Amino acid sequence: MADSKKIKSALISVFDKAGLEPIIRELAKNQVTIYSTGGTQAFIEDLGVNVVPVEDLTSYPSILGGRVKTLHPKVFGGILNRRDLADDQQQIAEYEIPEIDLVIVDLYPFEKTVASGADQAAIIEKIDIGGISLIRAAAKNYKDVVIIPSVDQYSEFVEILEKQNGETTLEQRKSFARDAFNVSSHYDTHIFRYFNQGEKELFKQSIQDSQVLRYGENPHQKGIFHGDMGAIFDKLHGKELSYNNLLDVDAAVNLMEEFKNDGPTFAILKHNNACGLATRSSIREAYKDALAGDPVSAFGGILIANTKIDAETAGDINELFCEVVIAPDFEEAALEVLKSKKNRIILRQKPVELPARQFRTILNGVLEQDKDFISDKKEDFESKTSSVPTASQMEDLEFANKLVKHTKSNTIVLAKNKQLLASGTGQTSRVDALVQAIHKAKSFKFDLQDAVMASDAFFPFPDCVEIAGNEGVNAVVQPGGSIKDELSINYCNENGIAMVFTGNRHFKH
Ligand SMILES: NC(=O)c1ncn([C@@H]2O[C@H](COP(=O)(O)O)[C@@H](O)[C@H]2O)c1NC=O
Repeated sequence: MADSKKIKSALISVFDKAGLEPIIRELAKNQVTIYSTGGTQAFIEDLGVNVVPVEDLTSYPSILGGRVKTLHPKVFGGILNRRDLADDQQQIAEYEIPEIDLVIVDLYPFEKTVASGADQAAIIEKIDIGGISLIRAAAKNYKDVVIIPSVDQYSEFVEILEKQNGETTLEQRKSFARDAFNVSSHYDTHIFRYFNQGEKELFKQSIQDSQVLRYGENPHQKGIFHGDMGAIFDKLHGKELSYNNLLDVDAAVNLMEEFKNDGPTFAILKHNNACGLATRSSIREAYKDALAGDPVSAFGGILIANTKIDAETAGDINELFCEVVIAPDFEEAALEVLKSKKNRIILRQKPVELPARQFRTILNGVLEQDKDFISDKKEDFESKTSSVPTASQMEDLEFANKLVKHTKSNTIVLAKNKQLLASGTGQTSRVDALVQAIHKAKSFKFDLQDAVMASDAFFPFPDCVEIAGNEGVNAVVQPGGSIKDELSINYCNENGIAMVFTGNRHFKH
């Protein structure tokens, strides 16, 4: 190949020595001169392969506890000289700088050290200086030099060495250089984030895992998920998650987080909103009553439970066509039943915390905010009417208010006996949301007498309490805060409806 180059010399300096042996063996087979740093040198010597200590090149020992070992013109001159530039060649001859054709580096594990909870001094020592400089230098000079910037490139590189007798093409060297700048930019992003601790409002994220999806929201849109699903779920069965599945899974997991300390709770979601939700004494009952909320919308839905799914519940679920089933665990027999549908996606959710910040693109930038962490408790509800909710109404108000927070605005949730009767979702007016909810509840033959109503934001006028009161709703939870709150309160007082304020608006757009 015209642009192939034979590797004649290499500098190897790796923190983690695992996986290095096959490369060393290939390089030895090709009579490559190997330069190396302390620990790596010892590892190579133990393999019985000749290695030149980098100190022989630099005529300096490793100093300052290893902070300076490869940072030397003889090393960087050997990497950065342009093989086709006469001036560079004249200078490296003058200063007796040997050429270095290959650099293999594995950086100090900065991210892992931070995650381990190590103290600041230990973390600072894990900021690699020499290694990152070697990576940048070799990647910059990819026309002449091969850079292997992490263990992730080892197997590809060994294959090239074997197949191409120790030669690499320009295209291969450029591809490794791209990987190198990915490694170095990811590394520096994490160092920045450690130093910044959110003080400077800069958007700097680096996510290494990504998954190309079948398509985006629609088949003509390309879709990619940047993240690591494996950190949150064990995927036990089923087809690839789609873009829309992922949005629903996100909505489902965040909704169920709200019920993690409650009794057995089951939710069914469609288009990011719950169409069924119930808390019962068993997960099977919870599933049945969640499904009863809207058995029509449940078709093709995303199902989530807050407790282990047993075989009987799985048998019931199996009668429904659903895309995804999520639970903290499944009985073996339940899995067997659920796996009977080839495409059904089964996710076992791991007990890990989700990130505290949310991002979304808008216009030519990114919006960032804290997650809505406020989970209103019934003990904190402020009663605003002469009639106060009964104990069971309080339970229902808390239940409905948890759901309202996870439903698209404007929304109204109607609930009774810890079961979602119906909601109005994503409406441009609150009255529309209520009318939609009433219509839906009635269409599934729910009796709204003694139901409760939750609203994600205040009522600007008393119209909602009037309409709901006429249907039999007799307890209401809302944030409050309208200049016309009194009108809604007065209506409730005149009609024996209990109303409580949370003080917290829960818009979700
Ligand atoms: N300071 C330097 O000149 C330097 N040169 C290479 N390193 C790092 O030293 C590590 C390898 O050290 P050893 O071969 O001694 O185990 C690698 O992670 C490499 O990225 C250095 N250490 C940190 O900056």
